[in-house]
Amino acid sequence: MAGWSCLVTGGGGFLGQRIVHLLAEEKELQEIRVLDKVFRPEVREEFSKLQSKIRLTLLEGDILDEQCLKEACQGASVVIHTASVIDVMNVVQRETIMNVNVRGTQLLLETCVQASVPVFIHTSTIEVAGPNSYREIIQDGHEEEHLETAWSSPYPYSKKLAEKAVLGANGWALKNGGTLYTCALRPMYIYGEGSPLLFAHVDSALKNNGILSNHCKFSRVNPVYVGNVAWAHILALRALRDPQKAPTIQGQFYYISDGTPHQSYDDLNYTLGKEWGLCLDSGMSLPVSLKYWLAFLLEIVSFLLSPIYKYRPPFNCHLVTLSNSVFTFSYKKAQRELGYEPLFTWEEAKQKTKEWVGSLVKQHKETLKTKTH
Ligand SMILES: NC(=O)c1ccc[n+]([C@@H]2O[C@H](COP(=O)([O-])OP(=O)(O)OC[C@H]3O[C@@H](n4cnc5c(N)ncnc54)[C@H](O)[C@@H]3O)[C@@H](O)[C@H]2O)c1
Repeated sequence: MAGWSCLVTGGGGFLGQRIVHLLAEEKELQEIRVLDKVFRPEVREEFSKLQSKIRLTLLEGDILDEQCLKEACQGASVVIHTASVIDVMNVVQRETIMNVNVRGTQLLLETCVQASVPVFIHTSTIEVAGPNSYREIIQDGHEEEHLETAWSSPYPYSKKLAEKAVLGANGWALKNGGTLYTCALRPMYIYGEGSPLLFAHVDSALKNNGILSNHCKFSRVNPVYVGNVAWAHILALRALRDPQKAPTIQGQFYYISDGTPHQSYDDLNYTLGKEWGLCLDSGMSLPVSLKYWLAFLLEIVSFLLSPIYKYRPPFNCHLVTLSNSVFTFSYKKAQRELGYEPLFTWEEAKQKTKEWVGSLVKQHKETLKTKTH
């Protein structure tokens, strides 16, 4: 294959960075362009190390800025679209989430047509499939079930619309007469070094005498390690660029999980933190049904107050469902069609993530020490 180039949107983020690192190893890749709204100094430093290996261009800009997208897509052979606003707590305004996640994806697809970029890989999420009710049990779910979230909460709703836009764009005619081919990956909850969600859990535990919250006790999920999700993206792009494999993959979506044991979110946090003295809250937790109705009441109060006061409940029905459902998925279709096999075993993923959690705990202790001196 002749020299090619790849644009990674959201490439400064948790998953995006890992994709960029793996891309740097790809054969005949001439340039990686990384588009992100902001690059933190440590991310810039990390990328500067890669620059001796490959031409890496950092583009700081907004996915909603059409001029910026045009510049980013010009001459690219592949787009990997990971940029997104992730928000399950309803902290970010609905309009912002819809704009970035849906409008941003549509703009990017349109720009690909204008710039004649033939391959588009979209990072979707398990949340486009549900869970819709904590009473419903989905174990080892698969693509043929065609599950779809019924929530109107901005994150799952926007990701559902974005994925539909991407898969609907498969087969679009490009300006140069070629064809656009797309596919979407639906990772489970992603853990690993640098995870913003895991950071938030550990950080709040450290501020609470090392006690991890137990809000997700009744969940049973199969989280996936970040290195494996990044690897699935590389395999998807290789497959879509391979004329023999591409016809099977075009317009398809794939669940991405790995060998991480099925467990609750709480147990995962505990496994990753216990070595550093973090422990699970042993206090009573309300039955899920009661929590759900409480969340429902709080949402009504928030709605009634909305004309005069912006009240954000500490939890909502969607969050209670998400964090207390049995919702696991198999990666067999990705294995069959993309040749996906996890790069990292559970033991390796656990070890690497534990070490990172340990570094957060150490940092916290040092900060406390300097404060008391
Ligand atoms: N973290 C998870 O558990 C998880 C699970 C399933 C799917 N995903 C999906 O994976 C993708 C990456 O998520 P992540 O966990 O790396 O999160 P992240 O927040 O670390 O990465 C998202 C990146 O998108 C960038 N971004 C946001 N708005 C932008 C804008 N307007 N213009 C340009 N860039 C913008 C952010 O700056 C960030 O670097 C997302 O699409 C997310 O929906 C994440």
